[in-house]
Amino acid sequence: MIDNIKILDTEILSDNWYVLRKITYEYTKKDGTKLTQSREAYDRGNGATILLYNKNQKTVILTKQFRLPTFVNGNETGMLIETCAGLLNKNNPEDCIRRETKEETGYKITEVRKIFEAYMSPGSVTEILYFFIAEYAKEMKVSDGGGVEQEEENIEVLELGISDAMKMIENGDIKDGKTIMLLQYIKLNNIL
Ligand SMILES: Nc1nc2c(ncn2[C@@H]2O[C@H](COP(=O)(O)OP(=O)(O)O[C@H]3O[C@H](CO)[C@@H](O)[C@H](O)[C@@H]3O)[C@@H](O)[C@H]2O)c(=O)[nH]1
Ligand SMILES: [Mg+2]
Repeated sequence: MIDNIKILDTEILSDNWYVLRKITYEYTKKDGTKLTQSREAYDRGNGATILLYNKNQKTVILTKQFRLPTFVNGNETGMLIETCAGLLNKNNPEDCIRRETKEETGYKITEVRKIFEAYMSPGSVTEILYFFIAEYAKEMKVSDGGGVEQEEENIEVLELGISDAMKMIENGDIKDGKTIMLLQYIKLNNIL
């Protein structure tokens, strides 16, 4: 039972697509003194992401799409190379990632392995992200992928050699946190 944090007030600053709250809380320090703080927290739910890999070919499947927040912060084209990912929308992480993999990459995978979970931006975003890996093969390709039409996702599917993908981290062509974490996991554990 956590008794050193007491929520005093929650104010909704924005409730448009996702929710931005300003939360005021009382924090009791180890020496017993109390501190009142306010922090904003952006709640867009939780998510899951996956790196698809093929051992024989030594390749991985990545996606490329326009990410507006990067465009307004120095990413000239706004295009970002990422592992397939999606929001849970009340699904459990495993079901979510199977569904997203089919929608975004066109691969119908069966076995997935959860490797870890991580808060990706803990100072401001509530989200926890569940990380998976899975093997893929040509026979599992059932559609073009590209994302859901109604959501206008326009996702390009990339198949890259693992050594090329690793070089792209070094030269800045891959600049997405979850993608770097998954590629490094695959290398560190000698999976590819
Ligand atoms: N209209 C509108 N649509 C939005 C808005 N924000 C997001 N969307 C749409 O909501 C859909 C969400 O698609 P998902 O595939 O479920 O999520 P994601 O954006 O890929 O998010 C994944 O990657 C993120 C970045 O790493 C992760 O943060 C997240 O957890 C998840 O794994 C996309 O079509 C996106 O354009 C918005 O403010 N307005
Ligand atoms: Mg997505």
